[in-house]
Amino acid sequence: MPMSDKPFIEIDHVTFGYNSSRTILNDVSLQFARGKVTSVLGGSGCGKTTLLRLIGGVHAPNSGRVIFDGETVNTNDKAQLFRLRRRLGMLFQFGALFTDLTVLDNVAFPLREMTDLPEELIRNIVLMKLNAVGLRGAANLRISEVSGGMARRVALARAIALDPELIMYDEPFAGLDLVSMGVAAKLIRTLTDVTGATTLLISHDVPQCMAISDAVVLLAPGGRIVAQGTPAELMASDDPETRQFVRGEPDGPVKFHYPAPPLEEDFGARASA
Ligand SMILES: Nc1ncnc2c1ncn2[C@@H]1O[C@H](COP(=O)(O)OP(=O)(O)OP(=O)(O)O)[C@@H](O)[C@H]1O
Repeated sequence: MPMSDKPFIEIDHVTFGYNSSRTILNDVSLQFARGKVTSVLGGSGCGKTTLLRLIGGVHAPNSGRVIFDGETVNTNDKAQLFRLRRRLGMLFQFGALFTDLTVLDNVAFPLREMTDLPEELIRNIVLMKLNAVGLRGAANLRISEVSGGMARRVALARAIALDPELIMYDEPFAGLDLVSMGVAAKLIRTLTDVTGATTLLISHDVPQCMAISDAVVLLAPGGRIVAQGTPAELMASDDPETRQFVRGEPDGPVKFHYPAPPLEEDFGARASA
């Protein structure tokens, strides 16, 4: 198949646990298409962030392979990791910005760290990135002076500072109000379309992900893949587990209540009362 049809990221029969007593991902195989937005949805603790760490080469799988644009990621090969990470932009949960620095200095940070570009050029690149997220006018504000939604957009500008081919977003909508959430979602879509970057999104926010993704993967504990497909395919699914997830139905195969003893036992009421 031509190079452009090959997935940008391939997770090939990956099994991983942080320690030998518990497997987090069990024989997971996934593909992330080049230039597309793919969302990975799933409840807390099912291994979404772990998946991003494996792609970034933070941890090595116990078995299986992570393939980054045709190259198998080898966490022992520092030169390869440096090269691959240079092609990767990451937006962490809650931004992880330097609150005492200005918006401009935050976005300039990866450019100053990773390149030898002259300061004047860095400034121009930063202003272009800030323009893309609508914040050129806020360049000289400190992070402590901007709103949560603006801070998230600064983090976005920083994630795209080095023109990454792969952008990974960890919970980009967490803690945002609905309007800021919509703005962030639309931006992620636009940035993907404009830059052609492969975009990977992990989130709990089903509606936002459905609205902007080309493909969606539903993960369950153990990294079990419940369903994958286009948002329309998932919305139309008649599989009960998928329906419960994408429609946010409170009860279905995944129960609302964590298993508990009967109410009367916990509250001391007798069945005859
Ligand atoms: N560094 C670590 N060492 C040991 N266990 C970890 C580590 N990081 C995560 N875990 C465990 O691995 C499991 C999966 O965590 P992970 O963060 O990948 O889940 P997640 O799907 O991203 O969850 P959330 O949506 O809550 O962020 C969890 O049970 C977590 O406690």
